[in-house]
Amino acid sequence: MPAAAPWLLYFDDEAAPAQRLADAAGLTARAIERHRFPDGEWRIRLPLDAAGHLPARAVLLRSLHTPNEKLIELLLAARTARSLGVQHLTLVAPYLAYMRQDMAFEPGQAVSQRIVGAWLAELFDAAITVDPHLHRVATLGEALPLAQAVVVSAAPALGRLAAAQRPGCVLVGPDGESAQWVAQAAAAAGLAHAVCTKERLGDREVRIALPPGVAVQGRPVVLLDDMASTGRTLALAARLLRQAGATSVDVAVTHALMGGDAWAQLQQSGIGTLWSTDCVPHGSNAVNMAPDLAAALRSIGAA
Ligand SMILES: O=P(O)(O)OC[C@H]1O[C@H](OP(=O)(O)OP(=O)(O)O)[C@H](O)[C@@H]1O
Repeated sequence: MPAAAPWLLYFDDEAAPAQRLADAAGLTARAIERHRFPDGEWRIRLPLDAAGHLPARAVLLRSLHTPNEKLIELLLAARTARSLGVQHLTLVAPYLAYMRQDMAFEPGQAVSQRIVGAWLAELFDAAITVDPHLHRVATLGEALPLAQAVVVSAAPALGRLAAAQRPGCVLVGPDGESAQWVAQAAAAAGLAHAVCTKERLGDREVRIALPPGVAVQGRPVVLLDDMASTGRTLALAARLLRQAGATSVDVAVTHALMGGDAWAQLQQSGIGTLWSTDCVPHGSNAVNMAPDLAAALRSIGAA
């Protein structure tokens, strides 16, 4: 009997991105139902085939912005999938949470990246994510110790978007870590690029310096980064670029986390348009990552 085709499992609040990925990867999308008990706990229910099982291979889609409850959902879903016959389980987490705390900055702090990464590695056989924030860690496999830990980058697509929307723009990254994404985006789109330096002083406070001699006078600039969270990094960078003579400053990010007053911060700093990928659902979504995620699934034999 031929092996059943893999399923794409998704939680019932993510039907639209799941269908996009299923279509791109040629998978059958099946929803995991969630029920919220009065005390706040979740009950989840996995879909089953006619014989009451799941296929031997499955993909579980969950973007891990606002992660705390989702990590519990993943635990319940992954363990249950195993008990129902899944032997190979791939996590597709377009946004991978808890990667920014990659060291103990003060004695006693949890190194969340390693702890959450190790926990996910116990639940899944393979994982795919987009532009994870690893900073002091060289590879995703160090943070998420799986034989198959695949990074997809949105940078080329964001670069092409910037070139189409703001022809002749300069791509600028706000800090050292963004250099990798800015370089990829600039190469893909044939744009000039530059990278600032940044010092983080607190959750909502950063210090940024433009690169010496940056040539933005009289030119449009597109700031490019992995994420906008409070928006403070991009807002400060935008102010400095306008002071340096940029004719316009727009923003392209992989992950539009956009918490609290982030949009107001961006607007007050003179930023025109925010473009983002659909890794995190947001009104700024302009890039569909499903084709790239599907290619990554195929590259590891998960689709
Ligand atoms: O919108 P915001 O609240 O400013 O956050 C977004 C910024 O934070 C992250 O870098 P971070 O400063 O955490 O880099 P680090 O790894 O050097 O701490 C990220 O790469 C953005 O640049």
